[in-house]
Amino acid sequence: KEKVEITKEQKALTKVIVEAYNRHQIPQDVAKKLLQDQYSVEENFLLLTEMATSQVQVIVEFTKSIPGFLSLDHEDQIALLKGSAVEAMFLRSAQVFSKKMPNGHNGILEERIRKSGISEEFITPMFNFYKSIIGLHMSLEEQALLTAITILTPDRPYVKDHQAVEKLQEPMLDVLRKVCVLQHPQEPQYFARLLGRLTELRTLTHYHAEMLTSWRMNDHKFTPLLCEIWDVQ
Ligand SMILES: O=C(NC1CCCCC1)[C@H](C1CCCCC1)n1c(-c2ccc(-n3cccn3)nc2)nc2cc(F)c(F)cc21
Repeated sequence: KEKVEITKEQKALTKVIVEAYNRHQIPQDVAKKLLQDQYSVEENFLLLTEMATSQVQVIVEFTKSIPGFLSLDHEDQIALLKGSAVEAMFLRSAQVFSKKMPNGHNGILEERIRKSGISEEFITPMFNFYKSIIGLHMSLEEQALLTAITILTPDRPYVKDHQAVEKLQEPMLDVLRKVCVLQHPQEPQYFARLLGRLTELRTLTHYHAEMLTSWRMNDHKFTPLLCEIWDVQ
């Protein structure tokens, strides 16, 4: 039986990442908003663009707290943020969806999202991903580390110094592997399943631009920041 030991450095790294992850919560709770009222497709689209815009800013602050990130080449920093923004948004949406709520609220939330204006064909893959995240029962450490690992993906488009990004991502992968073994001792394959979700996340991201332009309304407006980050308009 392999004795898994988290070193002092790895504990410190996890603490920094979890604190940064907690610090950068979405300002107002979007789930609560969606449960409060039913919105029109236009209002929902506006809510999505507002939430996504604020989340991009939140992700930038979170990423700046990742040790070593700010020492990367500046253009690579932008390439990593641009390349992971949509994945980080869907990952965060899945984590919001996986939060246990009072009886029936999860059902109402799912209903509101299904009717929000997203076109039918994307609803199933999106909820399949959300439900696969729920099934993992991720701890806060795993969520924070997985988000950092997603951002520090070396093979994003336009990243020049792959090596430098790998050097930052590897220690995260090492500590996440150990955290998974310690927190899910009965599931030796848990770490592999967790990383497998990132593959499913990439396919969801593949639909992203189409999901936006097919939102059931005309004249989709985006904030300037989203035009930068999302390949739209
Ligand atoms: O606000 C949301 N997500 C934010 C984004 C930032 C970080 C926090 C969450 C939306 C929301 C905007 C209003 C209508 C209804 C959906 N949301 C989404 C979602 C739905 C579709 C899309 N996209 C469609 C095309 C491209 N993306 N993105 C996110 N999933 C959600 C799951 C929740 F539990 C949930 F509560 C909301 C969720």
